[in-house]
Amino acid sequence: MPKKVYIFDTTLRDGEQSPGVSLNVQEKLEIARQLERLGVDAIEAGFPVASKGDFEAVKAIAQNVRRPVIVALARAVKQDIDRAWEAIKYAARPRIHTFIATSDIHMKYKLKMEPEEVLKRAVEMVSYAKSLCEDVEFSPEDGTRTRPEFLFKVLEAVIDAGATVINIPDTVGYAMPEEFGALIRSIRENVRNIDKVMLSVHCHNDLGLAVANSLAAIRNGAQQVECTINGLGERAGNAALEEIVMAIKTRSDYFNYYTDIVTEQIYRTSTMVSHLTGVHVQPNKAIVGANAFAHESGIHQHGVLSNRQTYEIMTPESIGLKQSQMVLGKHSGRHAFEERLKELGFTNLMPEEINAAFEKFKDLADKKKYVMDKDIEALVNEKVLKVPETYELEYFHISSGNTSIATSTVKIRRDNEIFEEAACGDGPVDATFKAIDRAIGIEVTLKDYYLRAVTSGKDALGEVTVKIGKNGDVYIGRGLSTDIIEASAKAYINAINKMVMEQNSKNGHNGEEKGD
Ligand SMILES: CC(=O)SCCNC(=O)CCNC(=O)[C@H](O)C(C)(C)COP(=O)(O)OP(=O)(O)OC[C@H]1O[C@@H](n2cnc3c(N)ncnc32)[C@H](O)[C@@H]1OP(=O)(O)O
Ligand SMILES: CC(C)C(=O)C(=O)O
Ligand SMILES: [Mg+2]
Repeated sequence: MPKKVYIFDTTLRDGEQSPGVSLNVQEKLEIARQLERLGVDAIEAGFPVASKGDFEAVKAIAQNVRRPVIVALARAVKQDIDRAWEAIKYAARPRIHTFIATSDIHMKYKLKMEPEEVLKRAVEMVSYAKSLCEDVEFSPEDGTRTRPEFLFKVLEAVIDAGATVINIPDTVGYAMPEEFGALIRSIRENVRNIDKVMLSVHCHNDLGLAVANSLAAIRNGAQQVECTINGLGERAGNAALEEIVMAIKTRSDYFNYYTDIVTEQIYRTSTMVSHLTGVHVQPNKAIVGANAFAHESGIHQHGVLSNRQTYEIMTPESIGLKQSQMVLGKHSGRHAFEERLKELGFTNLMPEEINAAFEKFKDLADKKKYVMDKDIEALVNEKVLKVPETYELEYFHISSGNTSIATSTVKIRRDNEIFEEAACGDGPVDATFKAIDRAIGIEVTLKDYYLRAVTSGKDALGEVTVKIGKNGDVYIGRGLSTDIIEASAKAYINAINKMVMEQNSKNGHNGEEKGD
């Protein structure tokens, strides 16, 4: 039978110890309500002696969030414990969590106490907390750097004094997974009455091992893990709740454990915590990062389109995301591109049209980080509504500035002929249009010019629409590029090509403008 792992969330206590994070009462209450929806077993709501605000937040959570155990932290100091109890006594299931450091370095330099004094204080304060609250958790701070014999002695004594939960912190993220697993096993084997209490772990991520250490501990007898949303916490943070939970769920074949977490609430909780704390989630963060369910490369996209399990070991729906994302970029392939065309409603394109659009897409993706749906629509529409390219822009160069006259040089191809001209103008667009007029040997009137960004961002595609007039007729041209001068030149030449096409069909010949 799979065994339950209890999830103790300390986002509102250790998570709030992240530099720069400070949550007010309302924000803490909002997160606590979401943690309840997420299904955590315990919420460490704060450190009531730390400030009046934290006291009020813990009290409000104790009064309003009824299902999980509500925990308040206290040093092994009577005043801290009184304050903690004062805040959580309203809870349906209150717990006092008291701690004191047991490693030689912490006892000597920080507490300035002898080990025997620390032992005595731990016992006294657990007894005192027990006199107020039935459920008392004790943590030997810096447990992983504590001499094992002393650790066992302290743990036995606090269990005798009434502790109900023994939590082993890897306070400075020093442990290695096998080593930490062995420590938990040795506690199970050497501490009298350890089986009468819940054994918990609390891992920090200084070496990036908080989740690995927590999982190793579970496999060696830990029943509760302390963790935070998005891995928030002191320094490099704590073990990330979402990673532990999804590892246990995804690899149930390996762990044979389960949690009561409603995993579909993970994403919502992560975004709420990120929003309220102001700590952004890195895009490549496991489970909740923006890229965790996004595929950009063609080989992966092809695999996922055929069967999601080729590249997805868990479903986006399982963490509350609607669907995985196919990001179209320079590594994407034809399968994903064609699929996106279908989604965008381009269901009846000819193979040549798809090919042409795919080539354009690859060119664009070389210039642009993300190719948006609107970019694709614009590319396809440009191709589908294509006119014969009598004249093609080969090259352009502009020189422009706020203190100099804009000049533009263009090179234009018509079949095997190349026409190159330069012109000055009132700004780079005007100079470029004049240079094109000269190169093609045509005179048209620019009637309208319109520029818009097709997509957002600094590297957005610019779409230029121009109207040119000749002999009372008007021709509209469009051009697209991440460079607005290039988009302008393309739009202008596109309009000229339409004019040439119409004149040719009127005259019934293959008319040539240049040199006519
Ligand atoms: C590993 C962890 O995450 S532990 C939790 C860390 N979180 C925090 O510290 C956040 C909240 N802390 C605070 O608001 C303050 O530090 C307070 C209110 C707890 C104490 O503030 P101050 O009285 O100004 O003391 P200060 O923080 O400067 O120093 C800590 C004192 O507590 C003592 N102390 C530290 N841990 C413990 C402990 N577990 N049990 C008993 N005493 C302790 C230190 O030896 C030091 O004592 P001293 O003042 O006699 O030298
Ligand atoms: C208070 C304790 C459990 C702690 O946060 C730590 O040791 O990291
Ligand atoms: Mg901690």
